[in-house]
Amino acid sequence: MGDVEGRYTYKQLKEIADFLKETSKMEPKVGIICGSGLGTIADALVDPLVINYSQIPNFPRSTVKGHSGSLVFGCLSCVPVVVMKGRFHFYEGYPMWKVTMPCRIFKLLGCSYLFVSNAAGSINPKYKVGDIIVLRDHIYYVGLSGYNPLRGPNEWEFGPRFPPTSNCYDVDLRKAGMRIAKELGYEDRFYEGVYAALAGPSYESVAEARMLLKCGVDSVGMSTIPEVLVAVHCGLTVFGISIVTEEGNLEWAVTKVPNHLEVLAAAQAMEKPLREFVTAMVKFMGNKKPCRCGCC
Ligand SMILES: O=P(O)(O)O[C@@H]1C[C@H](O)[C@@H](CO)O1
Ligand SMILES: Nc1nc2[nH]cnc2c(=O)[nH]1
Repeated sequence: MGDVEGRYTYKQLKEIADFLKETSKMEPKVGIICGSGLGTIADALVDPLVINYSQIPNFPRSTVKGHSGSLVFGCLSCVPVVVMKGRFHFYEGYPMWKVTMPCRIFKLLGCSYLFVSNAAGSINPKYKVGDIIVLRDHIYYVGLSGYNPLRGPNEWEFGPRFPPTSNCYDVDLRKAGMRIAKELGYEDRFYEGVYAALAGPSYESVAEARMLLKCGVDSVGMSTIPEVLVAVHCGLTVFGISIVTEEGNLEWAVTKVPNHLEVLAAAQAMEKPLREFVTAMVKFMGNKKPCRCGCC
């Protein structure tokens, strides 16, 4: 599969993290990955420091419109964060270890949390453009066909050989997310659901969309799950959302098909609610005790 050779060593990842620590002089608590068109999340940061991917030794480059290609360090609700404006996708030609390396960098920078977002198509007909799905679980079709980012020799510095994935999306954070959405007055557009990742770059066919619906999928995209698996492997606590930017085609007699410019426009239209929501969630993460036993 050619997806294991040339992987970053622990030493190389540490060098990248050390460079970022030295440049930013910050120890972020939350790493945020912006989905397509969602990079404006970084505009909410206080005292932002922008580091372009091209300035970072050994860092991949963004190639997709709507993913500008920089890390932004700063504070949100007085919590130090690092925002990744521009994720890497498998369909760009990157191997999974490159797609997911930023999560290991987040860990080495000192983050406890990963907040991951994506632009997605809805599969569940209940969900409309502008709805936000808090991820409860996922189906990783790309991984089921062998492209798991953890394939290859295990990196014991980061985590175990066989990590469980029954609780990838932290239950306390999911509950907090739904509560915060309500407090902000957005309860009519927030739901919990299951995200599926296909390899892309082609959007799903009608038959594939119908299969996904039968499998219990609510939203579909081309990212996120590999990052989540690597984050869970190295002990980050994960919160994820899909922003519905397209409504899935479940009937063959359709005239409207997905297109990336529409995805970006729909994502941009969500700027205000998303910014408010991310700010409140990060505040919650900043105040949360690092405890997962249910006592707090
Ligand atoms: O990076 P995300 O998953 O948010 O972007 C989605 C998947 C493709 O990159 C693109 C298709 O329009 O949007
Ligand atoms: N697979 C897929 N990815 C998306 N990303 C944004 N919208 C979509 C979509 O409709 N389908």
